[in-house]
Amino acid sequence: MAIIEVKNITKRFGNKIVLDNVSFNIHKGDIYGLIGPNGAGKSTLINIMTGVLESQGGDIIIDGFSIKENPLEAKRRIGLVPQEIALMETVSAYENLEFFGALYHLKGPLLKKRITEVLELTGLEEKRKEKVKKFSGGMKRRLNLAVALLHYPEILIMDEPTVGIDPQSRNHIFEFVKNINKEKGTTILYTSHYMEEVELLCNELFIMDLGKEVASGEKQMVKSLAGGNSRIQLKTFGATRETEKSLRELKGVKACQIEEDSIVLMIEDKEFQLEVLLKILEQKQIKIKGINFQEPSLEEVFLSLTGKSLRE
Ligand SMILES: Nc1ncnc2c1ncn2[C@@H]1O[C@H](COP(=O)(O)OP(=O)(O)OP(=O)(O)O)[C@@H](O)[C@H]1O
Repeated sequence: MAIIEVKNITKRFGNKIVLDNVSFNIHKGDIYGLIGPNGAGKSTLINIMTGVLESQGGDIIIDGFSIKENPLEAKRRIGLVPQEIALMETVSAYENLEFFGALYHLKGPLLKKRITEVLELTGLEEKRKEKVKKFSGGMKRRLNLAVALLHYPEILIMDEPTVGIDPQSRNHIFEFVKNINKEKGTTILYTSHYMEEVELLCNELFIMDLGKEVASGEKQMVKSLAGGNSRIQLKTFGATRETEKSLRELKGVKACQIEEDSIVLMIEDKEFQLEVLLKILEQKQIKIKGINFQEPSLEEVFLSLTGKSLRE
């Protein structure tokens, strides 16, 4: 069942079209990746989804409630972890949670219980009395996440949650996303321009560029759109520049590189013949110790569909 239905969303700033007829469905329990380079329109779409901005066309239905017609019911189901950290610096983590809890109309023992739970979920129990200004960027992000969880949202929207944080906090956020999804069944919408994160976490995705859909659907299916290219790594010893040159000339080989103890080939699946490669290596008396096929990364998928790299 779709818990979020994005229906034909169009958004213009002045005469610039920032979202052009964007549609997709997120199902209950998904970890859904919304990806695209800077300026693709991800934050604008999230702002429309959370009622901060209005779209000119289309609607977003959250658990059956339209963000246009029934914004309170729609927003009640969402916890947002914004890209910009929104916390009070001069008071403690606990006091921040009390303040934001009150905004969700939580009070008394219930608020206390929720604060204890979200501090535990984000690994900040020991830091609860510390002032936020003393927190690292990663800890601030985790506290931002704790705030978003106070009202037990069914849907958690995370806008670039790992930008500018240390590896430890990043891992913590990854583990947290996986756990809350598995144990509480929370649906997650995760936006990022870091492909490896989306690759690791998400089962479904929507790739966008310049306000438009590039590809969407189940991760493996999206990957298969990369034009049937794969990467082969052969563990060998003794390959030379001359070997590299002759392998490059083989049918279906798009690129070849000799590394210290391996040969790496980018191949076009349809054209490439493994037997021919093996024969050549045998003739050259190059022994193969291992062979490893890898599917294309999402980075390569984006490149093959748009001709552009995702990185700035
Ligand atoms: N308030 C605004 N007025 C005018 N243009 C805007 C406004 N907000 C965003 N834009 C433009 O809309 C486009 C999409 O921006 P948006 O922030 O949604 O992209 P993004 O995919 O979230 O990128 P990033 O990862 O950098 O946040 C950009 O070209 C941006 O300059």
